[in-house]
Amino acid sequence: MRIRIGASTFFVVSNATIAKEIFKTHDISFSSRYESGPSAYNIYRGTGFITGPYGAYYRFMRKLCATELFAGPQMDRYNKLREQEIERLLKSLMKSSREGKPCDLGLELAAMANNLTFRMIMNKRFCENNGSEAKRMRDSIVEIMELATKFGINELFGFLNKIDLFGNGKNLKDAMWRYDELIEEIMKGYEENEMNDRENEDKDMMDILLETYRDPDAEVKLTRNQIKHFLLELFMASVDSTSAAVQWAIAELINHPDVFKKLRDEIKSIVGSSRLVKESDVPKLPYLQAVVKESLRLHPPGPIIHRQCTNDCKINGYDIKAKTKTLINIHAIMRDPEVWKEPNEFIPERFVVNFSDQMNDRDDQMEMRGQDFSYIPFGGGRRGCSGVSLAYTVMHATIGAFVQCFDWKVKGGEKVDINVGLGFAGAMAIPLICYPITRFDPFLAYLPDQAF
Ligand code: HEM
Repeated sequence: MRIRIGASTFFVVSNATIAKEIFKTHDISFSSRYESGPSAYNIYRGTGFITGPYGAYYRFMRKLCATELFAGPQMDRYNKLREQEIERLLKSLMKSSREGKPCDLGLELAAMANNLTFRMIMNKRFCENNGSEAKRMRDSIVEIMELATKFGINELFGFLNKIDLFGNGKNLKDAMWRYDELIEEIMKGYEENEMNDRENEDKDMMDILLETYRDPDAEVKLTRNQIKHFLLELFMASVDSTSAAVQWAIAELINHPDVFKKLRDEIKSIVGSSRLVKESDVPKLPYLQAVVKESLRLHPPGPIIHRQCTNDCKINGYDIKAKTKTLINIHAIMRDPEVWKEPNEFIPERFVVNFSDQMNDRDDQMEMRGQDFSYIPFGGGRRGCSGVSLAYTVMHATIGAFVQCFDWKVKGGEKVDINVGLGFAGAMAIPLICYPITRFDPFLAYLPDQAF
């Protein structure tokens, strides 16, 4: 399907067969993105990694992310950080529980995900100032994202896009300069303390970025703006998506008490009643994995993927010209009634291997979905999400702990309203405000009569 918005024409993909052509058959032709949204007011315009074209700079940074942040040894290295941040979050929720106060789950989860991203990149800085810079970073990025969503269609694509009539462009630029000031201060702190000269094991991502920036023989010469833009994009890609994904899962669990109970029983049978569920328990918790998968199917943060075709090609018999902007509607693909039985229902069982009532008489749904591109919450091809293993790890550990430790009561009602709001991350329209009621406190010495 083609749609026109303002002066731009978009090629819109809403089924798995065509998604496969984009992500597999023509992967290389669709491996670029275009700068979407109010890019005219982006002070780092043209230096994007996530929003950038598929070229030498992109490939260099993707490799750096893979080796320094997401590879198996790095994931292991950051295990302690993840445990600490989840424990910090649980303690905050237990405090709300003791005081009988409601909590804004989205804010709590975003703070956790933000700390995690900050610590994976700049852990030394986090430890030195007790997380206060991470908080400033979050505030700055929230401000930028809120301002970026204020633009109307006409300001982005229509006749107003050159004249900033409502001042949205100026406000966005000012907010970006405030981010620039903060990140520059952090980078200077690293440079002044020469932290980056320490032994290899102590290096964090910021050390490596600055080292590459200074190295005249580096494979790719990084600029300061590229580093700043890269970090901004990484925070934007990781924090709100993870927070939204966990919130949606908890919302569905609250609305489906039978699923909630089944999951809690599974955790109890595998983990017991004396300790908190851990990342290493997850392979033995198939129902937890199924709950996470099903929630991502129904509520993918980032429901529309943006790509740009770099050369003329033929897709499903249609000629697609080079530079065509392409939108892949993964929300529609993962609810396609041709593929999914009861597509709008929350049924984690569909992801449990050997589930007797297999959909569409196919015995190998789990495998097939990877092949036929009907299950793509993290996109696909060479530009699929780099943080997928981290995202799954954090989701499993957080949702497992939430179900193990708390009962949840929704403020002002029995059920959670599951409408989608505005914004980049497919977040909930109405913030998830709820009362956590502690059922199991892993920070107390074990008491045999604890309810869990
Ligand atoms: C549940 C959480 C998350 C979801 C659902 C999600 C989903 C996505 C999607 C749909 C894309 C676009 C993929 C495409 O174009 O095919 C993407 C890109 C990306 N995501 Fe995630 N993401 C999540 C968490 C994270 C985290 C935690 C990180 C990093 C810490 C991350 C880093 C990235 C990056 C760097 C890209 C751009 C990849 C590239 O252009 O090569 N994401 N993500």
